[in-house]
Amino acid sequence: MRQPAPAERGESRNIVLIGPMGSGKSTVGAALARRLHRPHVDSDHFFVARHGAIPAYFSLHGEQDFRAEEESIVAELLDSPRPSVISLGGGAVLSATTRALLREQLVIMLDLTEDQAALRLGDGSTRPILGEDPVGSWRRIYAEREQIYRDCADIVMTPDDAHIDARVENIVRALNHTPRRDPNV
Ligand SMILES: Nc1ncnc2c1ncn2[C@@H]1O[C@H](COP(=O)(O)OP(=O)(O)O)[C@@H](O)[C@H]1O
Ligand SMILES: O=C(O)C1=C[C@@H](OP(=O)(O)O)[C@@H](O)[C@H](O)C1
Ligand SMILES: [Mg+2]
Repeated sequence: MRQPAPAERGESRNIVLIGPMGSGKSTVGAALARRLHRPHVDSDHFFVARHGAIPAYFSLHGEQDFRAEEESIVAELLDSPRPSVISLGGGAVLSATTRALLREQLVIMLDLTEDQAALRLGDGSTRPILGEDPVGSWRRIYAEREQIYRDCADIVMTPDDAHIDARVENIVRALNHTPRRDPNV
């Protein structure tokens, strides 16, 4: 087994992945957790385990109820007993409560280009917020949220062509260049 990455040493905060839909929060998050020997949790997976599929929930209850439930799931997950890698849904940062909690975490924004989004989102059917025009909606939502992601992030991973494992190594390198937080502060 590989030794824990140096990024792991002395970092007791959760590593939280935020960013636009398709940026790899779920996929890269799982691989990063394996790399760092940390547990991985994904707020959308918790949501689905509790409430069933997200598109069906949106149809029945609407986005507002989804956001309220998402906010409470994220709070539970951030209160994890062990430092974990936590992948959030792309809209989780819309909650001011969540943004306040993120100040205590090590937050990484994963970014991607519109071309990458077009390739990765497919017909958009698993993400009800994208509606009938997935790429057009993605572009509009990206513009609305980009600054929020940047304001929440300790590290911004700019778009690149790295596939999942290479993206993980790029994140580990970025973590190694990020100062540990002084535990006395
Ligand atoms: N760095 C990457 N290179 C290639 N494909 C990727 C990369 N990151 C994610 N993907 C693919 O893009 C799709 C969306 O990724 P996902 O992890 O669900 O994103 P998010 O959770 O941010 O919406 C998945 O099919 C995933 O395999
Ligand atoms: O950006 C959003 O508003 C959403 C993103 C999705 O997660 P991913 O960002 O993991 O695709 C999921 O939470 C839901 O469909 C809403
Ligand atoms: Mg996801």
